[in-house]
Amino acid sequence: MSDSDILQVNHVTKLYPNGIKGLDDISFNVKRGEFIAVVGLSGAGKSTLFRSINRMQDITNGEIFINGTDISKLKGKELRHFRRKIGMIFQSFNLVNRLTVQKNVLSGRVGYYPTWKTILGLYSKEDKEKAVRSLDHVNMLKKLYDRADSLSGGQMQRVAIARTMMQEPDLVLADEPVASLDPKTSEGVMKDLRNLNVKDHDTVLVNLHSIDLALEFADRIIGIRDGKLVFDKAAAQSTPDDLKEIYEGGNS
Ligand SMILES: Nc1ncnc2c1ncn2[C@@H]1O[C@H](COP(=O)(O)OP(=O)(O)OP(=O)(O)O)[C@@H](O)[C@H]1O
Repeated sequence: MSDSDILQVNHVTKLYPNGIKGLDDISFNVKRGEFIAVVGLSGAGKSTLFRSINRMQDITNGEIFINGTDISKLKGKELRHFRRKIGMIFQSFNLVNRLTVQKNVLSGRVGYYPTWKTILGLYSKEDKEKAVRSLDHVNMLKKLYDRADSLSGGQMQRVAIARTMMQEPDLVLADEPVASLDPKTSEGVMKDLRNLNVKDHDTVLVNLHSIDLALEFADRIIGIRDGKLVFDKAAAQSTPDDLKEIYEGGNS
């Protein structure tokens, strides 16, 4: 692992209790600041990969290092500290509907406060200012005091991106962030995600169904089929034809 690597996935296998291999001896490294699209058919193992990287589930074999730390060894407080540095963005946005945009964005800081303070909404002035800046970044400042459930899908995802910025994450995992959005809105959300990477220098891994979006926005494309890594190339050197190998059977 070189100093510039933030993530190292080393011969990782995930065997589910029903005998299905969600991941099958998968290895790759990610450099700090990279924007990587992970693509593959439904059931290929993309979500399993993300759940393994953020320790939502344990792997069966192999190792995952983040910033040089073997994450399988983390427990209790160390695990909580690790999690607050992993930004998660979901297809379903995961905002709290009845709360304002401001409160949703501030909740990105919960890992940095004792629980009682977050329940009472006692966030620092610095964090409130940071929330304003984060919302400004994604062009959502005008909605600061609106309820989350009054927003469109694209606006909700922008707020989720602003919430992730609040975490000052080492690594952002975006799991199908545009799957429920129309093509035009998807482009806008992908631009905001890319900005997170360019302006904040965050490392971003994004699961995508759309090859076009992967080619347009990612630095590098990783393809998974049947839990195995079948493609790993710079986007600039990949063509739609190349990417067929991710979707068509092979002998592997
Ligand atoms: N909790 C589980 N128990 C058993 N099998 C599972 C579990 N989660 C996923 N799998 C299986 O592991 C394989 C990989 O699933 P995964 O959800 O990681 O794929 P995916 O590429 O994210 O698919 P999608 O694009 O549909 O979300 C699939 O065969 C799936 O059925």
